[in-house]
Amino acid sequence: MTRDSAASIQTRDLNPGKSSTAPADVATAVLTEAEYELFAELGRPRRVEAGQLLFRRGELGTTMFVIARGVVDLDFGEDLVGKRLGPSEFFGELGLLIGDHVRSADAIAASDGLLIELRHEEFQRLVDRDPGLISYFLRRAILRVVLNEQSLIRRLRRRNEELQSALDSLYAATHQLNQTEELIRTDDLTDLYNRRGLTLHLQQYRTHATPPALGLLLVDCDRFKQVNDDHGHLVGDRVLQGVANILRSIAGPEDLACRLGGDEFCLLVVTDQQDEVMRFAEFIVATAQGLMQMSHGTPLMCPLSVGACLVDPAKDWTDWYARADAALYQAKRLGGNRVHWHDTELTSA
Ligand SMILES: Nc1nc2c(ncn2[C@@H]2O[C@H](COP(=O)(O)OP(=O)(O)OP(=O)(O)O)[C@@H](O)[C@H]2O)c(=O)[nH]1
Repeated sequence: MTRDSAASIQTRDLNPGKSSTAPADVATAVLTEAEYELFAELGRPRRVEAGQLLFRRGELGTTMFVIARGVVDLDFGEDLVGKRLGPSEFFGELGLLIGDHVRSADAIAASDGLLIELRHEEFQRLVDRDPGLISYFLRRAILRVVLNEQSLIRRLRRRNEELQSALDSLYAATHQLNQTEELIRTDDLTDLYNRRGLTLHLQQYRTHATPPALGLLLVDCDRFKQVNDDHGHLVGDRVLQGVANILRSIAGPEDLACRLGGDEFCLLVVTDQQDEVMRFAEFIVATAQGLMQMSHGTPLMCPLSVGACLVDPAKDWTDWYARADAALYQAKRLGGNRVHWHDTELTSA
């Protein structure tokens, strides 16, 4: 044994209030007098300096330490609560009992001090020297490991519950956000896309490497003001909802039906065929006519005018709208209740 002999480690800082015969508290790492004396006698003294690393989490350990003087910090990592141990307390006991045990914490000297180091190979000597004492120490050490495990499991379970509830809040917030986004791009009265929805749809359209060819139908109610004036706003609202239903019923999954505002609607259809666009347009006008014939007294519908065209994917909405609006203007000028095709070639538009 070195200068730090058994005699010098007997001069440890005693734990106040601890009787030499009292059994140790299983929940703490404080040794009884008898245990301390046995470990001091068979272990090797080791001086440590403040800040010195004794072992790292994850390393294999084969030693147990008892603190004779000073303090040692155990850091279990992440957000687990660390421990500060003082005189007569032990740590790293599984290294002594099992040998090659993976350390669950970093152990760092928090002050200059003196430790007693006991290696796995010395375990048998300890047992031979005082089997009763070591058996009691073993029971305590195992109980302490179990208590630590249980407290860890409780903490992890609590953490898990917190994470689960954070996840639930996140799902709820995402759901709310989706609903809000839906509301922002939807027209209240008709549930069709509104202008904001159209803008978002066009932004999405522009992200395609090769945007598909589109037909545009601009749909406007004829003399709609008269419906409001003669039958009131609620009836007018029902008529606008009727127009929306016609557009919704013919729009495919890639198409977009939108209320631009007031009594003006549009339908964007994915096609490069004039015939197909015209079929959509004529169906809209004819369906409105059919609904008007079914109205008795209170109108279900009013006549509709449609301006139709194919659009140039390379140009913007303003250009597309101008073409369809010019056609719509002609439809209105000819008395409404009809479709007019924008007959200028796309290339010369
Ligand atoms: N009921 C109802 N009326 C609306 C709504 N939004 C706009 N309007 C009315 O729609 C009418 C549109 O009038 P105009 O733009 O003159 O259209 P119009 O009467 O159809 O005339 P033409 O298009 O030339 O045939 C206005 O009287 C608006 O007050 C709405 O949400 N509900």
